[in-house]
Amino acid sequence: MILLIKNGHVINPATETDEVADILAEDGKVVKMEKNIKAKADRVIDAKGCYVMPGFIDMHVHLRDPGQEQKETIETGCNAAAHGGYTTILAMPNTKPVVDNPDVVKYVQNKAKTVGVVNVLQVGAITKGQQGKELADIRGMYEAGIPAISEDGRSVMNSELYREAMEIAAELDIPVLAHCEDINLVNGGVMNEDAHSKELGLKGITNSVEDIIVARDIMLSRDTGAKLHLCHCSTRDSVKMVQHAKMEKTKVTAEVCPHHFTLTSDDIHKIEPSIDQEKKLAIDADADTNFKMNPPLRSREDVQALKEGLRDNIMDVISTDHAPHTFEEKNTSMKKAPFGIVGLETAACLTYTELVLQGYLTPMQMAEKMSYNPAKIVGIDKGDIQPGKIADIVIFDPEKTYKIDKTKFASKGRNTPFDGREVTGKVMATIVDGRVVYEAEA
Ligand SMILES: NC(=O)N[C@@H](CC(=O)O)C(=O)O
Ligand SMILES: [Zn+2]
Ligand SMILES: [Zn+2]
Repeated sequence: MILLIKNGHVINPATETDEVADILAEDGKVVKMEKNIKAKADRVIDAKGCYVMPGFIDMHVHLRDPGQEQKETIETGCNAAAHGGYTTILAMPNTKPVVDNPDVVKYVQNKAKTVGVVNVLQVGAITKGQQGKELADIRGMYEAGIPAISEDGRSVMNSELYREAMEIAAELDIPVLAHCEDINLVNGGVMNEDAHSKELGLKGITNSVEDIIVARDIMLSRDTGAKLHLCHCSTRDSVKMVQHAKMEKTKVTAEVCPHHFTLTSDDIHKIEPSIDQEKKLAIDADADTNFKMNPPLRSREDVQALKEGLRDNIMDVISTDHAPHTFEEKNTSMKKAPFGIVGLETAACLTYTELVLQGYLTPMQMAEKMSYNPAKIVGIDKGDIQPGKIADIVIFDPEKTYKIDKTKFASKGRNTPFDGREVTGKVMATIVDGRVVYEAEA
């Protein structure tokens, strides 16, 4: 299979390429990148006016398989990834059962291979069943191919046990993807603790719920030498602590999710209880549960700090924390609904609209944070398009303006706060191993 991408504006951080060029891919690899390539190809794509970037790599996805296929399957999740411009995704282990042994790792790997759309790297849990009591078979899962360990969904509250896991991660040279949340301090909170939570009569989640564990994890990374990657950072103090830790040469990296740099808790509005006529369901809702995620939407000051942290390269990665849930689960109340929103199909346009067009990021930084940096952190030979490298590529049109339409999602999850939002920037094609796995309608 020979693929020729013509006239695209290539943005490749690894080589600092920022120019119009053609790309020729053969048998899954890039073989040539230069102007005016004349070659016979099975497939020619005209990318005029589009950015051609290394395929996006999402360090934070919930595929829900095994056990919760009503929310998402490996197939629908991988298709959602392809729609979003992603060529590789890391799947979090908080499934049912939890991915805490090599057999479950292999189950996901095999299924993803059968689906054959994007690369799926299954992350291993830190403790058995994510119970926080005893360590999972980290070495066994490493042999099976996990790129990282994570207890995402909760924090390992026992610092000594966590330290042991970090020592193993340091020895295996794999990063620890840290969900930072002091479980006791959350105390049933469902949204940011502020004037809005008071007005809605809902229990709040303070910034310190995150900050305390971010501080602890940085200290433990320093003590053990483990690579620490902070998931879904939401507070201004997280940014400050990451900055400080980097100055001290601690091996810490950090990610921010689009919802945390796009929305604030001001966007959570009171809604009156009603009946869904179509589904004949009572909605006892107090606010739109599509605005409920963990960590919660924070204040304007926090959002500003996250944007500046991304701009100043303190924050390394933009990940989605794609967390699909069913309509029935979300069609409840802020108290009852599960935390989480889908993100794979809205991340690129939100990043472009909110950060690139607003002057926080250059297109080069967008490619760094959505592809090149994740590849470096995970330690995979991806996120780089140049001769000899795997042809994982995204073609992104920075001119297209449209409204996000959740009914068009490939994901089973429709739980997004961004439905109907006007955005600029559209994924036009996603290429994995030189194969076109997604193409937008013209
Ligand atoms: N982020 C969320 O709100 N939810 C995630 C768990 C997590 O990422 O912590 C989920 O699995 O649903
Ligand atoms: Zn988490
Ligand atoms: Zn998550």
